[in-house]
Amino acid sequence: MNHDVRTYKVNEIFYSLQGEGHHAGKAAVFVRFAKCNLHCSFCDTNFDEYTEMSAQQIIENVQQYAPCNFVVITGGEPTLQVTATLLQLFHVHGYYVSMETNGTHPIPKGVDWITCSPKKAFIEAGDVQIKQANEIKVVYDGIHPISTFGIEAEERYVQPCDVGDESRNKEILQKAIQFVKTHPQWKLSLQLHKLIGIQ
Ligand SMILES: C[S@@+](CC[C@H](N)C(=O)[O-])C[C@H]1O[C@@H](n2cnc3c(N)ncnc32)[C@H](O)[C@@H]1O
Ligand SMILES: Nc1nc2[nH]cc(C(=O)O)c2c(=O)[nH]1
Ligand code: SF4
Ligand SMILES: [Mg+2]
Repeated sequence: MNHDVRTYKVNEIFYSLQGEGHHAGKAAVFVRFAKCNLHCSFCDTNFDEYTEMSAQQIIENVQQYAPCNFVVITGGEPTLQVTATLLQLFHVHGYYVSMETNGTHPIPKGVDWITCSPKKAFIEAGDVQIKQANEIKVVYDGIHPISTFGIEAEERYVQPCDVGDESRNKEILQKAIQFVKTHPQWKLSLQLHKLIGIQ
């Protein structure tokens, strides 16, 4: 029995395919935590609503999607809430845990794959907390220069920003393709889930 008595503000738990970055195309159970410390103008996620859930309730909800053992912890900003205790519970039940984070807070012990998507506004304030990730995924608006913000990562992705306008998105995509062609150590990350119409 799990002895983590705290509750977590969970926005949604859903079963889909990872649409972005290194694990794109992989079946994944997403656990989206509410709240965020940033307010990116382009954010494509409404993370305000939530249900208070215990660690045990989270794991039982995730287990309904067995045999998938790949969990993507996201948000909002998950590092505001996720604890090593919760991550340990995932591991005890055989899960591989990937985390999507904006890099502004330390990553709790136990994340198997860290995807850091740094945000210019916050980094400029010099508040970035993490120095290393497995992959860095920079959202590109076609205007601001693309940078790793000093974060070390095995893999670098540029992800075209979805600005909600088809023709602008097409322009941004072309610029992202051009960037990858001139910076071949970067790869292109598309939001596959939006292209194929899944959550
Ligand atoms: C909703 S965020 C949640 C996790 C964390 N707060 C972060 O920003 O990495 C998940 C991913 O979606 C990306 N994202 C958010 N809005 C986007 C948009 N309009 N177009 C492309 N990527 C977007 C983020 O950069 C991040 O990589
Ligand atoms: N399919 C799918 N893949 C994703 N990869 C990162 C997501 C996120 O919102 O963190 C996400 C998402 O919202 N849906
Ligand atoms: S940090 Fe992530 S969740 Fe927060 S507003 Fe920016 S993109 Fe959205
Ligand atoms: Mg998303």
